[in-house]
Order: sequence, then C-alpha cells, then structure tokens
Amino acid sequence: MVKICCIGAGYVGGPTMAVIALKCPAVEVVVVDISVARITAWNSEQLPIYEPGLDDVVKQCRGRNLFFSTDIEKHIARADIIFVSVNTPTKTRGLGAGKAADLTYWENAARMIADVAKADKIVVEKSTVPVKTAEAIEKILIHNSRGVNFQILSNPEFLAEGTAIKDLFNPDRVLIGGRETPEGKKAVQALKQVYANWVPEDRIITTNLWSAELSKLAANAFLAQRISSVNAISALCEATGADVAEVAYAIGKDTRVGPRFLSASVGFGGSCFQKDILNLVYICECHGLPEVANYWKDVIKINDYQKSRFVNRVVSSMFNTVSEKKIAVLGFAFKKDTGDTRETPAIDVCKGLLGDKAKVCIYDPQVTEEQIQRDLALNKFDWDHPVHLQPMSATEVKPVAVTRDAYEATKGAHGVCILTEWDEFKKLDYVRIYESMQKPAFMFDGRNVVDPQKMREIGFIVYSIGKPLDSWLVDRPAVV
Ligand SMILES: NC(=O)c1ccc[n+]([C@@H]2O[C@H](COP(=O)([O-])OP(=O)(O)OC[C@H]3O[C@@H](n4cnc5c(N)ncnc54)[C@H](O)[C@@H]3O)[C@@H](O)[C@H]2O)c1
Ligand SMILES: O=c1ccn([C@@H]2O[C@H](COP(=O)(O)OP(=O)(O)O[C@H]3O[C@H](CO)[C@@H](O)[C@H](O)[C@H]3O)[C@@H](O)[C@H]2O)c(=O)[nH]1
Repeated sequence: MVKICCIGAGYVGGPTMAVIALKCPAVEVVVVDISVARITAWNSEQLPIYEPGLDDVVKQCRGRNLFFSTDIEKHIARADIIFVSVNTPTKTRGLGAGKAADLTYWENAARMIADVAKADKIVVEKSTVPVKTAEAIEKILIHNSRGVNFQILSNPEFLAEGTAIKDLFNPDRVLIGGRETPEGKKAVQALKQVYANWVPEDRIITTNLWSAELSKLAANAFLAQRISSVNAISALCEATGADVAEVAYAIGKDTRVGPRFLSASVGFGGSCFQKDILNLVYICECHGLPEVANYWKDVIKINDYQKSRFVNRVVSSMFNTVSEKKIAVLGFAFKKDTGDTRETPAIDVCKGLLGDKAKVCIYDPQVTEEQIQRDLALNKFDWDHPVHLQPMSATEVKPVAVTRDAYEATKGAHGVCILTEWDEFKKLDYVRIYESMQKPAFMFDGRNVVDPQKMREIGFIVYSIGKPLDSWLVDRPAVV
C-alpha cells in the first residue's frame, strides 16, 4: 500500500488529502500538524474549517485510509510520498520585508524530513512558494540525507475556498513539476499515478520544477489582475453613470476574455492573492525588472484603493462623519461559503470605520467573535503563522459588537455595509431592517448583493459598487 503523509492540516492539506483518500482507497493518507488543536478538531465532529461537502468526504474515509495525527516524525518516517502544505507567510522583517516569503515553516519541515527519513522519499511542494524553493529544499535534504535519496516535486494547488471539494473532484488541471533526470521522471510518474485515479490524463500537466512554481504565482496574479481591472472600471462607472455589471457582462461575452472573475467588489481578499503577487514583485525586483515589478504591484494598489474608496463613500455620504454612529457590517469572511477571514477586505473597512469612531456591529454566518477580534488586533501579515504562534493581546480588543443575526446587527443602525456575498443576505427582509434603522437609512453594498432599485423603493439611500449613484451621493464625492 502506498503511504502518503501530508505536513500541514490547513485549508489546503486537509481537503486535498481527504479527497486523495476518497479517490484512492488503496493509498493510506496521514495528515500531520504541529497544532494539537487543529488535529483534535480534524478528529472530531466539528472540523476546523468550513467547506461545503468536506464533512461528507472526511466521514467516508476517516479511520479507513485517512488519519490525522500530531506524531509528525513517525508518519514522515513511514511515508513513500510526503506533501508539504505549511504556511508561507510574507516576511515582516529583514531582507525582502513586506514582500518576500518567509520560508521558516517550510525549512523546519524539510529539516525534520531529512532527520527522520531512513528510506527513499518523494517530497511534494504543495504550499505556494517563490520560484526555486524546491532547489533550496533539495539542498537541505541532500546535505542532511545520510544516504537516503530524495526526489523533489512541485505540485501547486489551485483550489479556491468555498468550492474546494468541487475543485478537487474536477480540477481544470493538475500541475506536476519535477527534475528532468530519470529519477525525477520516475517520481513525477508516481505522483501522476495517484491523481490518475480520478483526474483525466489530459488534465495532468507535467513541467520542469521552475515552471510549475512560477505558474502558480502567475495564475493568481492573472486572476487578481482581472478583479483589479474591473474594480478600476467600477470607479469610472460611478463617476460617469455607467453600470459596471452591464460593462462586465459585455466584456465577458468576448470568448477571448470569458465571463468569470469580473464581479466588481469592495476588493479581493483571501490568503493567496496579495501574498503571491508580493512574491512575484519581489522576484522581479531581484532580477532587475522594476517595470515588471511595478506592473504587478499596481494590482494590489487598486485593491487598496477600492477598500479606501468604500470607507470614504460611507463617511462622506453620512454627513462626513460616522463618529458614534452605529454601522452594521453584514459579512466578514473574504468570500461566501467559508469562515476564512485571512486578508478579508472587511478588516480594512472595519478599521477605517473604527478610525472615524463608528460603533461597528458585525454579523457573519461562519465567523466567530473571537476570530473577528483577533483579525482586528493583528498586524499586517501576522495572520499567516500557525495559530498557536500568532500574537494576541487582550489589551488590543476593539470596540466592536458581534451578533448572531443580521436583524440584531442592523437594529438602530444608521448604515448597513454588505462586505461578503453570502446567499442569505439576498433573502433578508429589508423592509423590516429599514424600519428598525435610524433615518435617513443608508445601504452600502460592497458585493452588489441587493437590487439597488428595490432598496431605494423601500427608502434606503443606496451605494452599490460601480452602479449609477443616488443623487444624494453624486454631490458627496468619496476622494481617496
Ligand atoms: N488556502 C488556499 O485556498 C490555498 C490554495 C492553494 C495554495 N495555498 C497555499 O498552501 C499553503 C498552505 O495554505 P493553507 O491555507 O492550507 O494554510 P493554513 O495556515 O491553513 O495551514 C498550514 C498548516 O501548517 C501547519 N504547520 C506549519 N508548520 C508546520 C510544521 N513544521 N510541521 C507541521 N505542521 C506545520 C500549521 O499549524 C497549519 O495548520 C500556503 O503556501 C498557501 O499559499 C493555499
Ligand atoms: O469576480 C470576482 C471574483 C473574486 N473576487 C474576490 O477575490 C477573492 C478571492 O476569491 P477566490 O479566488 O474565489 O478564492 P481563493 O480561495 O482566494 O482562491 C484563489 O487563491 C487560491 C490560493 O492560491 C488559488 O488556489 C485559487 O485558484 C484562486 O482562485 C475573494 O475575496 C473574492 O470575493 C472578486 O472580488 N470578484
């Protein structure tokens, strides 16, 4: 029986290994982590992450050929194939601070593999890492190997949160990069065999190591660039009276462009886009390509601009101050169908509103009060470390209220901000919400979830990203 061990039981390691176990009954899969709490949760009824369809997959395989453990050394030693899916945060100090990836966790994992391996192993890079990391890891392994043969593969993951199981069941492609030596090719084939259990052969792409690593960063940069492009157009739409949804529909009908990833929003979030673009920027700078670096940096600049623009819109339309006003925030996760808040635009929007002394009251169907407090207290990039290593000081607790219900959050509020496109926000009783609010009642829709015309008929003053403005807003420009 082929034995797989995955180091890192997070958003990628957990779902990916659960699907491998489901689709490959002849493979034994053990997911290990340094976080005892995470492993305990994976072994319980309440999994540590919310992902549609995940519970079902885990229940089918756990205890059969899928196991979760903190005994990292034992399972590394037993495995034929080791996936590494640990955190790769942005460095906060030293060389490359604010851009380069901090490979501390990756390096620790590699050294542990070198220490405990007594037989040949295939080591698979699953984390998203700057190009040529595999080469560095290879050096650590080879120099500490004591005669064991390691083959390094890059197998970046393309799943999106909220649709992880769907994406893993039916991936657009699986990418495997490896060395072009006979041993390297053999290792690529071994990993290909695992995916071939359910992924059609023509969707499994093999490349050299560097192409695989760079493709992952470039794919995320291209996706994020589409959102910043449509968000840039949304600002122009507001200034000129066009409707960004109509413009995006017309653009997306061109088969060369395609319709997906053209929804204007308060900004993109998530653990990947910003971090991966910063990595790309750093690599370009290191290779003496400042023009290319600046090109990609602007994708992030537009994203920051979009968040600031939103906050300024709220403040300027509410008589230029939100001080002491209750502002309800509906949605805190970075997208629907996940409880993940990493780099969610809600953090910057809430911090902006709190900076203007608003009384912020937040409701999200999947995010806990503890998580929201943690997010509002953490410094930039601190979130991407194993949870038990993140700083958290009780003195930093922010004056926000968190409710378990959208009606409670909006009761008595002066304004409502929709920051995540949860389906349930489409179906709320907005007449009831309007009646319970202070007047004039403001609606700021950062995800174009509600029909602005219907909201106006109810009585709200409405702002929707990239849509023609209410006359009230036209006279109150939101300058960044
Ligand atoms: N989240 C996504 O949608 C996504 C998609 C594709 C790729 N990625 C990439 O995959 C990687 C992991 O992302 P994630 O979202 O799963 O992160 P995560 O924070 O959810 O999980 C990482 C896990 O690794 C564990 N860990 C860290 N060091 C360890 C060590 N030495 N030994 C054992 N466990 C260790 C942590 O405790 C944590 O549970 C990142 O490089 C990310 O960029 C993420
Ligand atoms: O038209 C769109 C599409 C997305 N978003 C926002 O963009 C962010 C990212 O969304 P999405 O890409 O769906 O989620 P992620 O889980 O961050 O997945 C991205 O990042 C992963 C980590 O690298 C990759 O594996 C995936 O392929 C890539 O889509 C979210 O805040 C979305 O709300 C928009 O604002 N408009």
